[in-house]
Amino acid sequence: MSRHQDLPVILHNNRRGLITIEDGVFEVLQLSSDGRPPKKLLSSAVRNVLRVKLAQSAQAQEPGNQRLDIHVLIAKGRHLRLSKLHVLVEPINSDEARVWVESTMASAYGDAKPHRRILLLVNPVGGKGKARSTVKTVVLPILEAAGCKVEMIETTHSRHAEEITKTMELKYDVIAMVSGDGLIHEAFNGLAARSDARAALQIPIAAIPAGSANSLFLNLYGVKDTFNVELACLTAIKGQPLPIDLISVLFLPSMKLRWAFFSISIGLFVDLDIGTESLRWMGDTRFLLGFIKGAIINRAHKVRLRVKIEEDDKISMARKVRERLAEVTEKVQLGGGKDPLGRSRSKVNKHARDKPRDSASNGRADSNVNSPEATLEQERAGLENEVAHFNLTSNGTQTPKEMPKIKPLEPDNTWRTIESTGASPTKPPAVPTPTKTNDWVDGDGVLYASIGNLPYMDRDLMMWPTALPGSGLADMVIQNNSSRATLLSSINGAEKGDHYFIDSQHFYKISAVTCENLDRKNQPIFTLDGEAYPYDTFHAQIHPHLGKILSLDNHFYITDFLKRHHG
Ligand SMILES: Nc1ncnc2c1ncn2[C@@H]1O[C@H](COP(=O)(O)OP(=O)(O)OP(=O)(O)O)[C@@H](O)[C@H]1O
Repeated sequence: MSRHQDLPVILHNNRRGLITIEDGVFEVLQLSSDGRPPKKLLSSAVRNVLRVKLAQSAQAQEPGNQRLDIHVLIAKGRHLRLSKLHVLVEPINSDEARVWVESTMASAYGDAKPHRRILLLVNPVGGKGKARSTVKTVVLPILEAAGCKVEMIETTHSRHAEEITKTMELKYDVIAMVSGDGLIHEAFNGLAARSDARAALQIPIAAIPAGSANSLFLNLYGVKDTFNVELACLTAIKGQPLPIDLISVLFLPSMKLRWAFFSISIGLFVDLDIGTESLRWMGDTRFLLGFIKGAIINRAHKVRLRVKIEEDDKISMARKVRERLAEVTEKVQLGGGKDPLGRSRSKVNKHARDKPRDSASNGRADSNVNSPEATLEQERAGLENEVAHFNLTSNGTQTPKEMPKIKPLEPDNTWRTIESTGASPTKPPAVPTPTKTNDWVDGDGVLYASIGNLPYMDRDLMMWPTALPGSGLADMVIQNNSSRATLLSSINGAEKGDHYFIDSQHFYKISAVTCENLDRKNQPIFTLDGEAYPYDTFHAQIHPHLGKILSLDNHFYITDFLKRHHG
């Protein structure tokens, strides 16, 4: 089938126009009567088309022109701007217009259902406290322009989002959160605590960044788009569900169960996050200040960890992930143009554009990714499917049919014990040579330990550079106590994951861990997804594909760290 669809229209200035869709690009052209080439009035990736709709008209009685409404997001720099256009369709073209509207919506939405029913939860106090105005000026106008049915609730207190998701009717296509990671954490906990948790967790969560770190959104679209609210809205409107691993955290002896969707931290990173709450006005810069303060205090943490390590050679971990990614990318032959907004075109598309048009056919684009006629979106979809299954583990990534039964873990002697008694750092500064071994030295103190299943913690820190979302394993980093100079120097390049190769940072791929707090008085809290919890003994386990989030690309952001070839 051809990808090409034209519709003759009359423009707002009464000039003749043509709306074309070709190779994933939607354009409005003004035609000239003197043989000059058409003038391009609007151009956008077809994925950014929110809605095309013929206005109701009593055409039988009133044989006039019919109005066609076009709502589209237009790329402006990194951002998308909502544009609403009205043109007229002459009666002679009205049958064609009806077919065109249908096929344009099909091209614009692919497998996604248009006019989604969205539960919109808004945290007015997250991040710099701008969620309310963002909703009014950006989020609602875009969602409404796409014809979504939105039910909005502003959270009034901590855990409000959890209460809502725990008791709501399962009637929504999407739960969208205008917040940081805190509300997302609450939503997963609310859904997972229900008696129908398995069904509830099928409703995908969409992040609309209005918090401080916005880690989930950052990990989907990268540093430059961390605060791209319009891109987030587009994701809520037509993103596809992407499975995400959840981590069960069972507290002992209370047997209370919580869930994390991306991180568990003990030690310095707790002080960094929770200790800087009063600096929310700074946005995510507060985390950097918190780290510097923590490095200067340099207090060793008292803890006993028992870790089920699946891989312990960090050099090999990095090599494997990179090689696997290179293999996947090569196979799909992306050919450039990796922009999530479709803001650039690939050479492969140029080839397709040069082919003669087939205006007789109006259907959806060909689905053959390897065909030279494949559109940019299709090429991306090809990569997406591969990367979505980009997985190096033997754990398997089957979506579970039932909720796992969470019981206390029983570590055996294959698990690694890491015990830190809190001795103050006595080591000389680490020699900056590439490490050959990642082995934990018994007797070393722990400054912090963080478990994560997505690479970025915040924009300044790619904490777990080799994390593979959806792989059924999490990455654990443990920093042993080192000199202040070593700690402070680890900030350099941390946004690119450069710290990964520092000797004093130990990285493991793990499937489970138990953690015993050896100093509850002085270490009262730890964090799950950046949210503070009383720091009791806990047992944590990774569960593949238990939750769902929305993503336009059907995979998480592929960082430069992963793209770098291993020498
Ligand atoms: N109306 C409210 N008043 C006080 N706290 C609230 C309210 N609504 C939600 N909260 C709490 O605000 C906290 C922070 O939320 P959120 O994650 O949205 O922002 P953030 O912490 O700045 O961002 P990030 O988690 O990305 O760093 C959460 O613990 C949430 O429970």
